[in-house]
Amino acid sequence: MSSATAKPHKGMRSLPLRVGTRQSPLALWQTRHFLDIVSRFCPVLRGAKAFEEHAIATTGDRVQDRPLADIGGKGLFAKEIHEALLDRRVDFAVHSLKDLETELPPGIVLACTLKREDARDVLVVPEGTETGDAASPFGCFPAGAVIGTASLRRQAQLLAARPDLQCVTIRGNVQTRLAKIAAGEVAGSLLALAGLRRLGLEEKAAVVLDPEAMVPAAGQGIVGVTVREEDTELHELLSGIEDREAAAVSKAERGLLAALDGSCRTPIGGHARLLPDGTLHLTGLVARADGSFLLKRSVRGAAADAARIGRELGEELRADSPADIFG
Ligand SMILES: NCc1[nH]cc(CCC(=O)O)c1CC(=O)O
Repeated sequence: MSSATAKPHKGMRSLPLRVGTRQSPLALWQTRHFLDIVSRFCPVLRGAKAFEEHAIATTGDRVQDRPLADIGGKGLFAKEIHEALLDRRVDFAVHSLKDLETELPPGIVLACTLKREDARDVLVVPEGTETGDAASPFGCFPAGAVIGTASLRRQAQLLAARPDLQCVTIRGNVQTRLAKIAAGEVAGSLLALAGLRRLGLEEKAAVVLDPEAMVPAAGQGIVGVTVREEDTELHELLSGIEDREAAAVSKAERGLLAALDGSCRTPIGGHARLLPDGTLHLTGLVARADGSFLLKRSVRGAAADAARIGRELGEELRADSPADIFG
């Protein structure tokens, strides 16, 4: 991207701009990656004094012993960051899009999405475990093996394929979870490839799962940046680094999620991609956490209609699911 296309920012507020982020190593990596992109785009924002990082502990970070669904509510990884934004303690905030609720608090908007890292989930197993291939990725586990995951979406899809397996909650940041797997606390776990890759830990992935067989979370692998709605200056600047493909696929996936309007206990998956001819392909999934019900459907349409395609598929899946799924 040429810096000549960046808007001049002579009259802009005083620096540093304060960026809100979670404290995990992955969140900090993503925040620095984003700041690197902005400063390359906007020459005024080069140099050590342009930004100030505000690492904020969120409810999702603090409560480590329970599945997120048991804490209740959505947006557990963003609440305190939204508050900092609305209180003007930070000017903008960097999120993993998949942890960002579809309906943001009044006054906060999603200003841009960055180019997607791989959206797929991977299987991680303790060293020495023989794994199968991508065609039967869970074939390596003996009957009754214990798999650690805190994600009902991953649990539901795993149990639908292998009802004999047991799922237990493992939480914590990526490194914590890898340590628990290495220690043999569980026979295996499922993680986002994006997180591993960003942390330089891709070699921990034993098998990369086909996104049609293990449908990823809406927004997985995409970094999103929020600002105050009234801050049109910053919003405009950030729009300049929007990745158009990420914007289209995230609109489809988040449209799907919004229309499904599941509770935090509803396993939901959404994965969109642009096909070589430019059309958008979206797969949506709704399931019961124990894997006893699983509905998956795919649609195609114009990328310009991404949000509508997502909403319509979400409404369709909802209409065709038993009522208890959304209870
Ligand atoms: N829920 C935690 C979380 N939020 C974002 C990522 C990975 C990075 C991404 O999806 O962009 C992860 C870790 C994981 O699910 O393995």
